[in-house]
Amino acid sequence: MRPTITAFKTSPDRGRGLARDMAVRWALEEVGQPYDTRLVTFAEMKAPAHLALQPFGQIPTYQDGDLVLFESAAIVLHVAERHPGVLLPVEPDARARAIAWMFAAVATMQPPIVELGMAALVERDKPWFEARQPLLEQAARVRLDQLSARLGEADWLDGPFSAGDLVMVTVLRRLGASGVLDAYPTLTAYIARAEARPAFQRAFAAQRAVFEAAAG
Ligand SMILES: N[C@@H](CCC(=O)N[C@@H](CSCc1ccc([N+](=O)[O-])cc1)C(=O)NCC(=O)O)C(=O)O
Repeated sequence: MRPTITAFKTSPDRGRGLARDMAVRWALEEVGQPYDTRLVTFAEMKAPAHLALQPFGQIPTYQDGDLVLFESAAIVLHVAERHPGVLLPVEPDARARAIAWMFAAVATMQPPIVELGMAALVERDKPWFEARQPLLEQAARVRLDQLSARLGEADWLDGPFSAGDLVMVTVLRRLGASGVLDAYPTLTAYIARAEARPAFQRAFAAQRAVFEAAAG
């Protein structure tokens, strides 16, 4: 039985792999788990059938038999646990550290990055936009400085590539169009290393194919 994920029928990211189904697709590709995708419209996400799967009316979800999961990083963790030693080390301490980096990605790095991106998307016409933007950028730069310093010359955050790197890179990629990462060659190279992975490439192509099919 192949798991089924949900993704945008027409993604606002226009095939750039920024929506969070990308993390799930990538994890499934890294462990070699084929999957099916159910595409949903914005309206369908808010309908009872989808809310039963994802109480916040969002994508992605993951279904495998009777198991229904939401929250992309939790799905990545589940996929990693189902395939020991691929996205999470088997050694308990190393595994715990890799999971800590997953939390750091969603709880420490993602908030200022999403805040910056969302403001640019929905607050541009607000009187406070110009004054607030530098504050939001600075909040993101504090974390980017710290992450860049910690990564240093290493390929990945803690030993081999892990689910921590996968989630972290999907968070950092949200900065793509902002230009903020231009000042962070260490992080830019880190993202490029991850994007060069065949599993990333397959996942990216799969979500992009949805956009291209919808674009006609
Ligand atoms: N914490 C949840 C958050 C899920 C989430 O934000 N889902 C978004 C899509 S990924 C977030 C996203 C959206 C758009 C872009 N983009 O670049 O256009 C990037 C990322 C969604 O369903 N939004 C519809 C809604 O809330 O009604 C998770 O990680 O699974």
